[in-house]
Amino acid sequence: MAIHPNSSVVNDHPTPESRQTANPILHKPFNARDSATVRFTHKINKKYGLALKSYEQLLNWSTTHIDAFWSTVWDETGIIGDKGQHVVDDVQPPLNPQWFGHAKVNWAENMLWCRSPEKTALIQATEPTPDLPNPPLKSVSYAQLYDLVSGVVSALLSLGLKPGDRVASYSSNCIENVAACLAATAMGCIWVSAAADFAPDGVFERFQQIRPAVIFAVDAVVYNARVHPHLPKLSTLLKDLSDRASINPTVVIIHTIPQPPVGEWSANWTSWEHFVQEGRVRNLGRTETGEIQWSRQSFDWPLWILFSSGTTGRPKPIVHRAGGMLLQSMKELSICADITPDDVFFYYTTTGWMMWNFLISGLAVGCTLVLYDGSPLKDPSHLFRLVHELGISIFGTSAKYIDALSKAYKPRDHHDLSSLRHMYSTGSPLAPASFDFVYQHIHPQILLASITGGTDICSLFAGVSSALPVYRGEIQCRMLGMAVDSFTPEGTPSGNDTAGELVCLKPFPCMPLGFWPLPGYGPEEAVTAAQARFHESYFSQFKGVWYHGDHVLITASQEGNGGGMIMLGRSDGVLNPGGVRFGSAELYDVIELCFSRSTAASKEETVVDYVAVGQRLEDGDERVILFVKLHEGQRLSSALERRLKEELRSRRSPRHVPAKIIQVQDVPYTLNGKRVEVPVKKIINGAPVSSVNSATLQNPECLAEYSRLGEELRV
Ligand SMILES: CC(=O)CC(=O)O
Repeated sequence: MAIHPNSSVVNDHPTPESRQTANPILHKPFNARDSATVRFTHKINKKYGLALKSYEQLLNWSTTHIDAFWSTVWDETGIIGDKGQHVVDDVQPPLNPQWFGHAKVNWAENMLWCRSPEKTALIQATEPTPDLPNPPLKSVSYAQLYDLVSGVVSALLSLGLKPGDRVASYSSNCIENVAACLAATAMGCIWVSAAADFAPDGVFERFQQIRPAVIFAVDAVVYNARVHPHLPKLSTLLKDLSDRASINPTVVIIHTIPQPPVGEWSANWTSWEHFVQEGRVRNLGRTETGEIQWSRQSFDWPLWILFSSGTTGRPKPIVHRAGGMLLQSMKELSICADITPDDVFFYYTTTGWMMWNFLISGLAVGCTLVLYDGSPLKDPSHLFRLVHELGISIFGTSAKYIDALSKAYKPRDHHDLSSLRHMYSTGSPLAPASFDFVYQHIHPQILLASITGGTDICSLFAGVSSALPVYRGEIQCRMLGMAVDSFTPEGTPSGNDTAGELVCLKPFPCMPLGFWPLPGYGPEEAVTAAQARFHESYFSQFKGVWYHGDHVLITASQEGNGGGMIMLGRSDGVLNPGGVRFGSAELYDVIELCFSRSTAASKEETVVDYVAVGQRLEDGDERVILFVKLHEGQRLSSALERRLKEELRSRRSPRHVPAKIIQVQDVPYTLNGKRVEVPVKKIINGAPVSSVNSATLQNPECLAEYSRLGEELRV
């Protein structure tokens, strides 16, 4: 299999002149002058007596006048709440300033401003199965969603929940899950979600850290045309939470299939219907006029916790602020992407990926959202039938999906896709050939935006603008208000058309509050450790700027876009196959549990040491290679390889199964005993052994073997 050029070769990227041929324009805005961005620019010009003319000028102004910019975003997008006078103090990262220090706001209130019984808020679609070849669509209007949320708020209040308590979900992408999130956040609780396809061990690692008071879970999920019971996984999780962490949450079960499996139901669980009904009867959390009693809190109030797994330790519990999420999504969706209440917005995502949060923030625009549970590709025509049937205008997905689709199906030959306006892709870099496929075989005129940001900011650093053209293979622009640049390893700007590290030079309102536990939510040592880990993750690489861990190239400005962006992969040891990001630690834990010297069944089944890295592929995706060291004289048998894969699949997920498992003589370590992944990754992707600083390693001689294996893997 051919390999994507490694990052040292990427410096040979086309010059701005040659890029005119290499990266032609594939889409131009129909009426840029009427775009939300241009209307916003006029407002800024008028308010501040400026004459900004291009996106580039607006971007520069927005990142040098962050207080004026974000204050105007609040006003122009009609945020509901009290804004107050303060916006942000003039400090640099790593100081994480307070934003809108006098504001009072509630995220869910802003999601449910539309109360219309005529306007559809959510449509839930499911993958067909042989038993249900035409699964019925479920939908709720904004009025019905409001009513549902109000019932859940009352039920949660009757359990005694209060602001700051955690409410978790281990669910599929359904209407009830959105309502539960809105209800929890309406009353100031903190939302935490794990996708139903996560194995219980992984969910335990997450929920153990945040100690939820309530868990919403589905009874089954549909994937690959099959119904998979979910209650056994839930039972394992609950047992672990109770036995190992003394956590005994209230459990609410959402029925997703007509006949729930018998025999697994615990008497302690409540059904969703009963829970909501009880809530309605109690009628708590309503004002005298029948309004939901929104818990308006500070702008920096914790909204939800997202997990990102790194190379070491447990998954990082990233806490996002309510006001920051709100303001950022309003800017992204209403101003930059120009999504309006007339749009029908779909994103293919599980509930454990930040794109779910991105999608449901679309409620604040008042448009219709489409939720989907199932495989997107088992029947590749299914999602495009939905596009036609539901009039989907904004279609979000991953680069991996577009690549796989291009090998299987040509949607335009079979469907009327005239409703489509935008298509978004994320998770991994969108290969130039995928741009061609979308324009040739999906729609010739849509805005195709490759977007990037991630769990750490639960939003975008670079992505979409309806006012700008799309260049083949490039992200359109850096997002307004985000002072994104690329740095050399020495911490200086790398300049245009040269690869570097993605950094953000100025504070932004969706910068996370920190890692859990926040001060006041846990013992002092745990809070201090979380703060140190947060600092280490984002601010230790370069002084005074946010380091994101993505290797990127910012192109020279064209047509006033201020420079597009090309993603070159992760800079650290985080694995990202098919756009699903996880830490190598998630693989290592399973190896330790089942194959270590103390846990393996026999010497033949023992993995003495290991290291997992991502290898870049030609299409911009990456595959995971797991290197294992065995006892002297042992050979990696197919039986051991199969067992490793089985354990990783069942204890983690199918996505955690490495593409290759290869035996090595040794695994490199730093002088202070840390297993090193980044040098192995570099070498596997083609960098010479001499590019690694061998003085920092205990056993640099072992790298030669990785170099040889890398050559073989790249053939
Ligand atoms: C927007 C993103 O960057 C999504 C992701 O890849 O996690």
